[in-house]
Amino acid sequence: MSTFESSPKRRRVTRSPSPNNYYDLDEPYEPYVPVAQRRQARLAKLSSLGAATDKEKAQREQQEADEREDEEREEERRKEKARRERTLLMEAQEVHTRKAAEDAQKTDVERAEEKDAEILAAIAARRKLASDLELAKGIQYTDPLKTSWRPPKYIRDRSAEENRRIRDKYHIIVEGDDIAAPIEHFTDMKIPEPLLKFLKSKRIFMPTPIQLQGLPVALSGRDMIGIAFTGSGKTLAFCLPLIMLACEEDAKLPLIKGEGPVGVVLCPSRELASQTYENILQWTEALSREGTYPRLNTLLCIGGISMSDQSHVLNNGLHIVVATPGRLIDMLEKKRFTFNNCKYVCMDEADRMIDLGFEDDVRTIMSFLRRQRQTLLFSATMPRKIQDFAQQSLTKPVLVNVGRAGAANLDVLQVVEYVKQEAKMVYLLECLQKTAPPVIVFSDNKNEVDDIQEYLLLKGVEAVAIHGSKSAYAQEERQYAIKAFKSGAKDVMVASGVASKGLDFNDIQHVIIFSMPKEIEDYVHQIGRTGRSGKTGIATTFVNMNTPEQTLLDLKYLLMEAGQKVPPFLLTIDDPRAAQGGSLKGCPVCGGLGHSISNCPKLEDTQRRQMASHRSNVDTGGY
Ligand SMILES: Nc1ncnc2c1ncn2[C@@H]1O[C@H](COP(=O)(O)OP(=O)(O)OP(=O)(O)O)[C@@H](O)[C@H]1O
Repeated sequence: MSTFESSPKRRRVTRSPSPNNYYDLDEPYEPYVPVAQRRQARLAKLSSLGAATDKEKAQREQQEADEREDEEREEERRKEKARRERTLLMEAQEVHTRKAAEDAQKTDVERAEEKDAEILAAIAARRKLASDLELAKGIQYTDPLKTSWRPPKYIRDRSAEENRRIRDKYHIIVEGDDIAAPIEHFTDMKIPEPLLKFLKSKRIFMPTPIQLQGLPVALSGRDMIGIAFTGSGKTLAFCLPLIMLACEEDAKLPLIKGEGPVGVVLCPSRELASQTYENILQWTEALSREGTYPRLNTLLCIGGISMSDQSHVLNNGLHIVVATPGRLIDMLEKKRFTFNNCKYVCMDEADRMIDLGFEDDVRTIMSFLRRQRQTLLFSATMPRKIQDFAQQSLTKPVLVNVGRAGAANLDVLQVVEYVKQEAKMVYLLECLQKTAPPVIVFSDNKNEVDDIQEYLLLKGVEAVAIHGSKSAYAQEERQYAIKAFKSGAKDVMVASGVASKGLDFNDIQHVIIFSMPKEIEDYVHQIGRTGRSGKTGIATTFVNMNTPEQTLLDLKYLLMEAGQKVPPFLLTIDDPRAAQGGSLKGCPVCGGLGHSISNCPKLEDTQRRQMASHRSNVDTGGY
């Protein structure tokens, strides 16, 4: 039997204790309470219960009232939100309708200008060129570097008006504050005597316009953007100040192994770097020849050559480095030398360096710099957009501009001929008869370069070819071709534009542009291989149905600007912007005069390259 069965019986006993059962000792004792007392207690309990119920009721009512109020407030909020949303929607609709109405009223020109402004704004948002450390720490140099160089007193005493007259005489345009006075004679520039003698031996007697203004600016330590036409002596304008700076540093405290360089010259191609290196070697050798000035060490740092061949340079103090970006980064990463004391950074063909292709490399190179430096950017072509971008990255820069940036050299006679595609090769032979050698033939297509050379060789013409192929074999071939052509052993050099930019060959008589480059800047550089250092030359360009109309328009305006004969078929090409009554100012991206920024072939090219590099980065997991 379970205990559950017995318990009710026991509880019953407890609840109604019977007088007969009070002997049950299991039950707790419960004292007797008289009935009157019990009634009173019940009454008291009942009255207290009543009071509690009233309180609860009041509380409940209060709670209900609160809830009602909350609901009302929430409802009000919902209504207000709906009202606001309706207003915003209406406003947006109104704006949209207004804009559509305005757009409908806008002319094509206004719409095109707006589009151009949007593209320019996007370009202007580029991060400035500075080292990562400087960008991260927000370091900004406000004052130019100080140098000990001073012009003679009579030049320092010249009035601003006199300086302006000299600049006008040489068509020099300057922008910036406290610009050094132009100096018309090398002897007044405090150039070391052995260098002056050497310049004379090279028949360099008087500074060219870019030199007479650029050299004083650079020697006084200022950041600079130097723009002057092809063949106008820019190389000397940026190399001489570096040589003089290195010389001064070494005289103060000679550099020993592991120290230096004092400065670097960056070039966009190996050939151009080699040429600049050769120039610097000649000048530094001339400088130390008489024993009065120190021997300066220069390193050529380009792809495709063995660096161990120059170990003797690295085993001494290093003064100057001439480099292409890729190999330079490689050497800096391997710590073969550092930029801890680099004070002078110059970029030749600077628009190419900080624009297409090299921008990231230049940023990487900048990140190795540890101190304030003097930065110089030089080119024959420097579209406004690149000038603006460059200005932001320099410290109180001075702009020295001889002629319009991107204008053709006036010493080149430009002839443009309509030649059908299939007739080009035969006509080329005819064209070669126009002048005596040496002649350069340009084509932007690598295969075409080879085809032309082969054809010329078949016809008995002594021709060599260079193009931008990166293999070591191609590099050797290029060096051989350049040497053979420079020495006069070969009469004709067939070249792709990339491989020949900035190259200074002696007395080129004639440049033949077999296929017109899409970008007018390339054309300006290509025809600029002739008509150098004051001599005259001819450039013949073949165009036909395959030449884009916009390129032809750029060409037409360039010929007009240079006062050259414009062939009738070019004259018939109308500028769509003129028909719409739009502005005819040059494209700020490439400097072309025949199109606006939204039709710029260079911009298209940049975007295509960026997309391709993005794709290849993604494909190779390069991010
Ligand atoms: N003051 C001068 N007088 C005469 N010739 C000079 C002078 N300065 C430089 N030259 C010569 O002019 C030629 C062209 O110079 P350089 O190669 O520096 O031109 P550039 O302006 O850099 O041309 P590009 O834009 O095509 O690179 C060189 O052979 C150089 O020796």
